Amino acid sequence: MRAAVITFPGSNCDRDLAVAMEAVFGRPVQRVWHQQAELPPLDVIGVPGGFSYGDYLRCGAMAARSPVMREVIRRAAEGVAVIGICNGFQILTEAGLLPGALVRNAGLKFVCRPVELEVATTASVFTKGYGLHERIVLPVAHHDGNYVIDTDGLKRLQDEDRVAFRYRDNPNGSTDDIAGVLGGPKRNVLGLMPHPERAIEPLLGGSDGRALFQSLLEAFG
Ligand SMILES: NC(=O)CC[C@H](N)C(=O)O
Repeated sequence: MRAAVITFPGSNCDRDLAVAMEAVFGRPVQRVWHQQAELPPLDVIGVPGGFSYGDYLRCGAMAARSPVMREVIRRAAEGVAVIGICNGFQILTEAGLLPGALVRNAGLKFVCRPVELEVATTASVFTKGYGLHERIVLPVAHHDGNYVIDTDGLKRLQDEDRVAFRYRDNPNGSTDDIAGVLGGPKRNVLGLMPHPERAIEPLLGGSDGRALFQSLLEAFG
């Protein structure tokens, strides 16, 4: 297992993500500054949460133009697993790696609490360790988590079984209760607003995020 986590100016979940990956993968995780234009051989790339560039312009818009993202886009096209969490999800949509966009929460408030999710597909390297329709609890912490997509795009996601997670009690107004979506040529790109890296052991308040990292470990060894 060769994994890296990227840090942008304003990332604040990068260390959490690296710590979670290291705990489950049992291997050191490379830390990559966003100005790095090339990456070593990798199986998994983590695009972490936070407030890259202060969320100015639009969340993730400037980070999506960082030098490292050209390389992330290339690797995603080759089938490397790319996971974007929260601000990372916003960055992946802004980079065109995932369809749709994350806009201001319907309630116009920052939402920070555990939410119940349903695993909507197990057909991916990220979700195969869960049961189909399994209910899990992960924390969310965002003000721009409202997933929007046009009707044709939504139909494509549904027809291609690319909704990864749905909210049970939608906290932000997301279309079709979508909390996470899959993309990439091999369903190898995942973006999700909830934070699996903040739920990998009971001491953190829950361990339902662990199976996601475990799934990756089983896929890449
Ligand atoms: N925790 C995060 O990654 C926050 C994401 C984003 N900056 C928002 O508030 O919508």
